[in-house]
Amino acid sequence: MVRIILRGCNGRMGQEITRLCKSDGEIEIIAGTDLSSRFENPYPVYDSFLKIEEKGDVVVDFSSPAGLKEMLDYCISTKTPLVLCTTGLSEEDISLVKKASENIAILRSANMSMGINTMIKLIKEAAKMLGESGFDIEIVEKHHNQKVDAPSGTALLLADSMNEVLGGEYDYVYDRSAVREKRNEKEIGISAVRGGSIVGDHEVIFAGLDEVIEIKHIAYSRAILAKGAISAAKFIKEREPGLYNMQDVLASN
Ligand SMILES: NC(=O)C1=CN([C@@H]2O[C@H](COP(=O)(O)OP(=O)(O)OC[C@H]3O[C@@H](n4cnc5c(N)ncnc54)[C@H](OP(=O)(O)O)[C@@H]3O)[C@@H](O)[C@H]2O)C=CC1
Ligand SMILES: O=C(O)C1=N[C@H](C(=O)O)C[C@H](O)C1
Repeated sequence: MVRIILRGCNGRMGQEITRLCKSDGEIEIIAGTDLSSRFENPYPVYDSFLKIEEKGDVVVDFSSPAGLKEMLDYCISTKTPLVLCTTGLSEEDISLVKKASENIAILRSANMSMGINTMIKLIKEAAKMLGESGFDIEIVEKHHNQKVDAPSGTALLLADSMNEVLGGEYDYVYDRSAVREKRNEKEIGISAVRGGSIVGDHEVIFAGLDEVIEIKHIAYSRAILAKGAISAAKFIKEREPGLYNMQDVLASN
């Protein structure tokens, strides 16, 4: 049994995880934290980590970058591994996470779905072949109108994974309206669309001379993301300190 503390338990993802955990005999939410109290939950909910009385096996976080340090301090002082799913982290936040992972196991991923994590392998392979052959790379992501960060963490994850196999030589261009020059061949354009209830679409476009390859993932529900987070919590429970990602979870199955 994995006993989790769920940060952001009253959000869209927090409630999806709460729903799925009810029918999973291997995982139990023992406490949640949230700024709002808009839902009744079968576990106590606190507005701060400082008030949590229970000791959990893993903290799962789907909330906001605000208060990240308080959560990391809690995880370090209680030696609790962390599954960090929140996106929109700053460079400074990411440094804090790396530092904390010297003391505890942290699994950080901007996308917990099996589909996106499989797509990462495909686009790395494609980028190696097509990037070197002069194909331009663009990413288009679409999300619901309540999302606060742009571009999505997943779009950045996709860009980083391709850039890694391309020797880290590519710059990211987010807003072409500010640029009055032709596109550079060593850039990845990233465009964000926001509207309605779109759960999350990510498309990588490899555009060459007279031919285009598009690799696209569409999330039709948040269940795919919640399931991945639950698998990640089970995976991270007994791990040594360090930084892990969803590729590690997939490789362990
Ligand atoms: N890695 C992945 O696969 C995925 C990541 N995400 C990311 O997870 C995050 C949450 O997404 P989503 O559930 O849609 O967002 P929501 O806004 O629906 O939920 C976030 C919840 O966290 C609460 N919250 C905000 N700050 C804190 C804090 N400091 N401590 C405790 N609770 C807090 C919010 O309260 P209030 O509303 O009162 O502010 C809200 O209830 C986003 O960063 C999103 O990008 C989302 C889906 C998948
Ligand atoms: O905020 C969301 O909803 C999502 N956020 C993640 C991201 O920023 O990539 C993952 C998913 O696409 C949904």
